[in-house]
Amino acid sequence: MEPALDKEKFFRPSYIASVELPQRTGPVNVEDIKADLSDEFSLVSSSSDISQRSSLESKGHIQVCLRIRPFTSLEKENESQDCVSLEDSTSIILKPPKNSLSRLSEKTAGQLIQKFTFSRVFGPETTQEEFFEGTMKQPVQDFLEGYNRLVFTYGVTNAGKTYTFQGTEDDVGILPRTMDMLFKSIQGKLYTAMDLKPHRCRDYIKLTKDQVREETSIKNAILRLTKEVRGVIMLNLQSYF
Ligand SMILES: Nc1ncnc2c1ncn2[C@@H]1O[C@H](COP(=O)(O)OP(=O)(O)OP(=O)(O)O)[C@@H](O)[C@H]1O
Repeated sequence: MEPALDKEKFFRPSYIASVELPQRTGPVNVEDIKADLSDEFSLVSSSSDISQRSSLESKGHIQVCLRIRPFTSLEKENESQDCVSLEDSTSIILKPPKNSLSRLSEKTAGQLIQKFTFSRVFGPETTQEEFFEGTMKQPVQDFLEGYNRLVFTYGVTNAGKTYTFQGTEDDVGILPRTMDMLFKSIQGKLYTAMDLKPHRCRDYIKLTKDQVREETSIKNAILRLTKEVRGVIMLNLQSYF
């Protein structure tokens, strides 16, 4: 049986390798850099023909989602104030706390009200499942099709990063849900023969029968050696008592 490596399907695009660096002709101002980068990114998308299958391509290379957590019981007891209000599914309004308003002029207080826009905003009532469906499911699907995806949480202490990533035993977060999706997707597709060997960092080679025998005897020799070494350590430990 041939190894199930379909190079085209499992192509992971390398953005760095595929972009030709432009020659620098003189001083560059920030606006030029912005223009250059957007040019390069559109060049990468069209040259690697990945646009139609990737969720991120249609929405931009980076997605920033905001999750607003509910107040904890302690915060409720302390009558914490709600300073964030959801405007729609992509934006929020941030207001200064009420007790700070008395110290501010009307004009300054007005200036402190700010609007922020994200790829998507998830309100305090969002369940772990809804959050996973709305943020992670597509990137995990993309990963299974051979694309690299990076996901991280960012926020001040107590913002809810651990809850979102790890979750609780009763209501798990995006990491266990991702693992579950990955393992379910490989069920029944495992290659059980022991004749593949990692080669360089992300390739592998199929061994001939002789090579399989050679590998097995090397592994057995290493196993014997570790057992002997463990025996020596045990003896040394015993000699201290
Ligand atoms: N979506 C949520 N629903 C209910 N409770 C939440 C939610 N998000 C966070 N919490 C609760 O808020 C508190 C702070 O969350 P968490 O510990 O995840 O914050 P954190 O950002 O990881 O903090 P730190 O950076 O200090 O580790 C915890 O008590 C957690 O259970």
